[in-house]
Amino acid sequence: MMSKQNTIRRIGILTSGGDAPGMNAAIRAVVLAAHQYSIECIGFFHGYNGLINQEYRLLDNSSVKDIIHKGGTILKSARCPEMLSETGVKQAVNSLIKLQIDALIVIGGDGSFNGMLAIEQHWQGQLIGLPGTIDNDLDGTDFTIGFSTAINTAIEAIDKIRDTADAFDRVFVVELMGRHSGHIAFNVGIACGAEQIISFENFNANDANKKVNEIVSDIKHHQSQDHQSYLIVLAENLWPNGAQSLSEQLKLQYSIDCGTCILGHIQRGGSPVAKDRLLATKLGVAAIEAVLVGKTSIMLGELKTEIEEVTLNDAVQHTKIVAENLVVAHENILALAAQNKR
Ligand SMILES: Nc1ncnc2c1ncn2[C@@H]1O[C@H](COP(=O)(O)OP(=O)(O)O)[C@@H](O)[C@H]1O
Ligand SMILES: O=P(O)(O)OC[C@H]1O[C@](O)(COP(=O)(O)O)[C@@H](O)[C@@H]1O
Repeated sequence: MMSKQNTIRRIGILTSGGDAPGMNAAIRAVVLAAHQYSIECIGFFHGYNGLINQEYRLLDNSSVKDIIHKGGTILKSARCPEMLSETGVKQAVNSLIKLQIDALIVIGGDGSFNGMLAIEQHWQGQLIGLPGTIDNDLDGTDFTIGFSTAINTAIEAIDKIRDTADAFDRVFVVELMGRHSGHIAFNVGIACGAEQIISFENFNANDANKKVNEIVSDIKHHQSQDHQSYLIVLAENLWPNGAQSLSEQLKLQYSIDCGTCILGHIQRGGSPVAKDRLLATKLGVAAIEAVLVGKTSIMLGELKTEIEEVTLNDAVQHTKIVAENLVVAHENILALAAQNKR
């Protein structure tokens, strides 16, 4: 493909949807790589809102100094309902045309990529997506930017909960983020040695009563053997009425001393771990390279250490599912633990 190096003068960049640690590292890489090729970089603020309202600033090398280690995003993020209407999309496109943007780079999740697909209907410029979400639910990349930091944060927190749970031989229900998929719940649950992981992959809300009975008998058995703590890791947006409701049921109906911790947005913050900084940097540089060779309507990801591209259509149509071997590993560990108690 012919190089577009001489025709790309200005690119836009924005972060959209739930912020994720490493978004700043990606912005930095895009800006630094763009400047290598004398491409101007415009940063839009607050996700697609900044595009619609033309709230932006020119990003030069000094704007991205000392941000690689910072959580959040210097461009801010947002959910922008206006993009769900054609009027909103056309306003976004008008801004791109008015500001003479040749390519737009969006760092976000599948919703944000749907935003790019809507823009694609009305705009001739190039569109490149980078996977930025703590949920890790995008196909086409082994990991999304932010996931590794989020699970480390959750693991650190749960290890602390384990200490106090141990001290009281207490049961804890810990609710983790990931509103549609259990990448966080499964990875964190296994890494923390949780006695139960309740997630989209192994639980259906219609079976809640059956599950409670199963948990109660397991807790009773567990505690009669060695009087220990018992951690239930629960994916958000799954149990009927949430973690508090499960905890209350165990307390009120079965007299089980049970605490609740909804870890919440702590999982989205903090300095990105090395893995997220490196992934974000590689993808940011690759985004500029993709723009220079005329690529469009793709998401860039990393699969088995290689940078790969998938179409935005594919990225939004296929949700990455939790690796089956993780689910099986957890089941096997539970089975072994049960055998050892006999
Ligand atoms: N179907 C859609 N069409 C156009 N824009 C969309 C669509 N879905 C989401 N978006 C835009 O992307 C933003 C972020 O999407 P959201 O699903 O909240 O987060 P994420 O990108 O992390 O999945 C939305 O607030 C909206 O501005
Ligand atoms: O902060 P908000 O808007 O309540 O969003 C919470 C949601 O955002 C996330 O942290 C990240 O989701 P997205 O990256 O898909 O936006 C989810 O895990 C969580 O359910």
